[in-house]
Amino acid sequence: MAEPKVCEDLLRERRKCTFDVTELTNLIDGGAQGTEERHYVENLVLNTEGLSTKNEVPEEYLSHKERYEYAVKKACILYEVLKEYAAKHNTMDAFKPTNKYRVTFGVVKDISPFMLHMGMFVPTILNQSDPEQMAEWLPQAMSMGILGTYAQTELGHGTFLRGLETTATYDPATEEFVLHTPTLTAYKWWPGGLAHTANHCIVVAQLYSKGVCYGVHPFFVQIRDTETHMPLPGVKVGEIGPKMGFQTANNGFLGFDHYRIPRRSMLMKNAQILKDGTYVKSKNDKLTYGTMVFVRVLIVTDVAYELSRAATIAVRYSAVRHQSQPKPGQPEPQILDYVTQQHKLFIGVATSHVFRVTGCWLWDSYSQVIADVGKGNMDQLPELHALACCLKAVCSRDATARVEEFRLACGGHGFMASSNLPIINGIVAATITYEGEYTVLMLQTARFLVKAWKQATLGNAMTPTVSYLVRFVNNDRVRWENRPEGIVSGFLAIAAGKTKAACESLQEYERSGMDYEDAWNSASVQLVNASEAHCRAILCEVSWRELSRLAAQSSPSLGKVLLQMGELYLIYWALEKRGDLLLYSTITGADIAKLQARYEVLLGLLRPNAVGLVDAFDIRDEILNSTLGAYDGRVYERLMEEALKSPLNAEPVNQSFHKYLKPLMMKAKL
Ligand SMILES: CCCCCCCCCCCCCCCCCCCCCCCC(=O)SCCNC(=O)CCNC(=O)[C@H](O)C(C)(C)COP(=O)(O)OP(=O)(O)OC[C@H]1O[C@@H](n2cnc3c(N)ncnc32)[C@H](O)[C@@H]1OP(=O)(O)O
Ligand SMILES: Cc1cc2nc3c(=O)[nH]c(=O)nc-3n(C[C@H](O)[C@H](O)[C@H](O)COP(=O)(O)OP(=O)(O)OC[C@H]3O[C@@H](n4cnc5c(N)ncnc54)[C@H](O)[C@@H]3O)c2cc1C
Repeated sequence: MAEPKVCEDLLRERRKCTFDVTELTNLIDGGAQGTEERHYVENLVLNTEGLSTKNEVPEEYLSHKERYEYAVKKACILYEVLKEYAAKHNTMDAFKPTNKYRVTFGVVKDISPFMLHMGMFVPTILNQSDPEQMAEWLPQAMSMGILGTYAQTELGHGTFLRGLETTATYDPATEEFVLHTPTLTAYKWWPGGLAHTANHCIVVAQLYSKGVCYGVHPFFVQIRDTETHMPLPGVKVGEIGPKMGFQTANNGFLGFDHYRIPRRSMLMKNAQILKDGTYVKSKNDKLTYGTMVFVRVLIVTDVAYELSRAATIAVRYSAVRHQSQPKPGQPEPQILDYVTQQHKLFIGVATSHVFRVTGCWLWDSYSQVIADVGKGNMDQLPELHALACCLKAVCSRDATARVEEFRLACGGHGFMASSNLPIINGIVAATITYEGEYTVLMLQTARFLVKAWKQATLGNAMTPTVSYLVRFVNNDRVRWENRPEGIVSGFLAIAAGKTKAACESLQEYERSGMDYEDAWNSASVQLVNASEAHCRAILCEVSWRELSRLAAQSSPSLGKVLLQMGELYLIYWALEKRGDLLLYSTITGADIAKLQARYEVLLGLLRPNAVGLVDAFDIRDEILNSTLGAYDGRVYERLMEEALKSPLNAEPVNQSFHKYLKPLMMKAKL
């Protein structure tokens, strides 16, 4: 059968595009070879028997239990296919922030029950086990001979890791640890895949030896029999129930009743317990938190990808949707022609690029620091932690706001499950909370900023990402320049100004008699604001530098568009933060009016390329899963086709009519 035709609106939009869409796709994939590899993986996966979702009932109509079973079945077939491909590649390469493995969304719309296995169980083994442990566990984990997750959060404690209650008490007589859940609040709660998928997990517990508590440490723990999958004696495990999203992630709870595991189950790359119970300290106790830093780094490119999916849906829909009649007698225009609609959409497209390039820069910094840590040099760990915290926090929160804006831009149809925007919304919203909650992570960055400010005022040497503070110690109003570099300087001045203000408040509260912790709490709104400003300055500075670099390497037509997106991001935020700029730079009302005018010009310049820009994300229909965003733009046909799949439409009259509605109506007639 011939493929249905692409709708006229999208054909016209594609003809308007001023740059080579494939060139941008290649740039996003890190080169033409990256695109080729991704296409290869996508074809491999989506052409595999049992993986295509084409003729299946949409997941949303399945019961909670069926949906989980469906996701497990698909994840298993998918793994087999990806294994063959990944076997040819270096293990860590599989974890690089590329779009190759996002093909999973073409198989299960929501989160895979294996996400934590690949996302945290394997990385923790890789980063925290000693060579002998790695040789034993890694091959089993990579081949799915064992199925794992990362069990850290408890019912009563998620953020405050030092407050975790699960205990691992060393017994030198048997050379075992005794894992125990002393209270209801000590139950592990949340880990993905823990409920009915995993048979092993990394358990983070308070280590006790010779009556001394040495704080939280990771342990490799078997929780289910590998043959029968029954929970092992002493283990209580189950599912936590339906959530706002993440329906197929299989989040679980876990408790231990004096459950014994061998001494060598403690991951011993950093700290160790010797046979007699002697504790050998890690070079840095925060290395235990290493997997979280790794995931926080990945989340930045992850949310950039989710934004690109939501953008593709909303922009294509806006090109197809016609509404209202601003000029009497004229046809209804595409909603994409409304400047307010462009304002909703284009910042989201630009933000996806900003987060992707900043995320890649962060990944490179992470790789560098971790290589140094491997050589025993921990000097850059605090800066990496501060950077990963604020970027994870701000990018996840901004991305969620942008996805919601994309949903609103699709009007009523954006509320349909078949648009896929609700599932994307759930996936992105979760990132604000998991792997460190927004405010908590912002306050971690604030700790670093407060120390950095002190160093700056003392005239001491500064680490790279905070060296800008020095420029503002004695002069906090920067001279305004109406160009991208000037905007970046403005954001650096805001960050320095807010850091200074927060530090002064902190000191003021202390001077008023408060102890440091209470003073910190009192100043914490300002401290979070300072972190946000610092992060925004980094996003502006790094993305403008990276997009300019990429523009210089691209064809002139694409280079121009990359710079337009970089500039749009800068101006959007300059306008959002105009009050701060008035405080911390010499910007005037007239400058702000010029910025507003330039913003409107940029929207106009990007308008002809809107569809080309989202086509360049190159997200196949099977991965997009959206009635509103498909490549051919057959929005109304797809909405009707999907509506007809509702089980309620299988019969003209539902039994509830006879059971309830008719009796109700009959009563009214009496
Ligand atoms: C072969 C086949 C293969 C085929 C397939 C291939 C496919 C491959 C696909 C691969 C895809 C990979 C995809 C990956 C995607 C991953 C998705 C994963 C999804 C995850 C889901 C969610 C998981 C979770 O949520 S896990 C739980 C997370 N929990 C948290 O984040 C808790 C947050 N709390 C904390 O981090 C801490 O408690 C904290 C930091 C708030 C406070 O800690 P603490 O109280 O101990 O410290 P403080 O006293 O406040 O500070 C002390 C001091 O330490 C510094 N510090 C703190 N943390 C760190 C750190 N991490 N690193 C360095 N330093 C740290 C802190 O700054 C302080 O320093 P000072 O100098 O004293 O100021
Ligand atoms: C979808 C999803 C998947 C997850 N997967 C996993 C997993 O696989 N493994 C795992 O171990 N965990 C997992 N988690 C748990 C997750 O990591 C925690 O929920 C997260 O770290 C937040 O901790 P919390 O729930 O204790 O929040 P809380 O810390 O209780 O936060 C509640 C509120 O208190 C505020 N607050 C807390 N402490 C402070 C402070 N010091 N200063 C100021 N404000 C504060 C927060 O800002 C927030 O507003 C998952 C969570 C979700 C939602």
